Amino acid sequence: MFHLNGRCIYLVGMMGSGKSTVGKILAEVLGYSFFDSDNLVEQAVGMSSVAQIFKIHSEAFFRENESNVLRDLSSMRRLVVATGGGAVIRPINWNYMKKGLSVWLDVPLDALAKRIAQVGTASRPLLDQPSDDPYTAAFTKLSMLAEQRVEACANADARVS
Ligand SMILES: Nc1ncnc2c1ncn2[C@@H]1O[C@H](COP(=O)(O)OP(=O)(O)O)[C@@H](O)[C@H]1O
Ligand SMILES: O=C(O)C1=C[C@@H](OP(=O)(O)O)[C@@H](O)[C@H](O)C1
Repeated sequence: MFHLNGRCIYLVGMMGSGKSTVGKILAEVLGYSFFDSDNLVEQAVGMSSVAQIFKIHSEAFFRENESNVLRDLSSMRRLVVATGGGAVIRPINWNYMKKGLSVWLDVPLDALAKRIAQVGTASRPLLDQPSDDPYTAAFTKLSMLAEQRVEACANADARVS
């Protein structure tokens, strides 16, 4: 029997894997608070979207602020945190997430691409490129990102396939 003892749960995984959707439901079931780290970065930086942060500042600037958010959350308890898809690429972020329980939502690329094509890429700058075939564009980019990140995602304490 696994006892959470109030430790934070961090959901990791590619864009579109369901971290925010599942995170909200999980928080409600557990009676935990829910945080989306992207939203906290937007608040910390005082900008309305991740896309704007990437555009006005840079991805590196976003990543630095993302790590600061995860650092601050790591001192709290009884939270479910939907991390951004790229949080797994920085070792410092794992130092913070290791204080809690990390769960990898491992979703097939085909499903991810279908979901992203359905919701659009305006809120995801790394996928936001004009295309006549949004599914294929998303699938191609997600495949590349997944190749770079699958090893990092496997650091998670648990994997939900
Ligand atoms: N288990 C699921 N089955 C089908 N669609 C899902 C599932 N989880 C999330 N989605 C849909 O996929 C899209 C991305 O979900 P989201 O929670 O924003 O992912 P993430 O936060 O990992 O980027 C949303 O349109 C959401 O409704
Ligand atoms: O995969 C990534 O590098 C990113 C994923 C995004 O979060 P979601 O996974 O919620 O889309 C957001 O943090 C940013 O656009 C970068």
